[in-house]
Amino acid sequence: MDEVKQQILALLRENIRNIGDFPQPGIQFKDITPLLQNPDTLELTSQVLARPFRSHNVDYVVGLESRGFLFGTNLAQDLHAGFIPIRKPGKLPSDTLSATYALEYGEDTIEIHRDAFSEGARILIHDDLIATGGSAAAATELVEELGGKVVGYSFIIGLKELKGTALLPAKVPVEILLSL
Ligand SMILES: O=P(O)(O)OC[C@H]1O[C@H](OP(=O)(O)OP(=O)(O)O)[C@H](O)[C@@H]1O
Ligand SMILES: Nc1ncnc2[nH]cnc12
Repeated sequence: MDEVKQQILALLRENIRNIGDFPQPGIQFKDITPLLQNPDTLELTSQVLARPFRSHNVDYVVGLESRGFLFGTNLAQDLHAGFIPIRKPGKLPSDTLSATYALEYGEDTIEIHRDAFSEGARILIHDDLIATGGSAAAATELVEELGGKVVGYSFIIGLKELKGTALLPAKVPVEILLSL
């Protein structure tokens, strides 16, 4: 890795804090609010996220509610792609497709608009963090069921111990800025 990238990653790492026992005992919560608060890391993060996907002809960035929205639209703008939200149940106003999956803490359902993109669209799935990989795998299911092609995954943080990338298709590139 080049020196500039190492310095950027060190800066990002310094602006992510660990909160113990949130939202429940035993969970070490990775809080990215300082990353958003600092104008330098706010600007840098989306640039560094976009870099590996500049030549992937991404049509849409699909961002997962809610923290996947924070950098997702900047990332889409940087790649000159559209942005599509995947939301928690009952939030999207038009006809939706749903998937239910297990979380590091609890269970969740996510939804996407059925008319969000046309068949064959090239999709980059983005979230702030990959833990068990359940959310990203469920997002993949939704995109593929609607005829989209997942061309990459983009996360700011990956929780190494949980090996979430094992749930993602082996041949699709996964970019994780910081493995914690
Ligand atoms: O890899 P996984 O085990 O699926 O976990 C990762 C997901 O969990 C968190 O979201 P959360 O459901 O806490 O919602 P939030 O973004 O609205 O806080 C995080 O932002 C990811 O979306
Ligand atoms: N440990 C963690 N910190 C922040 N977000 C999470 N989502 C799932 N696990 C998480």
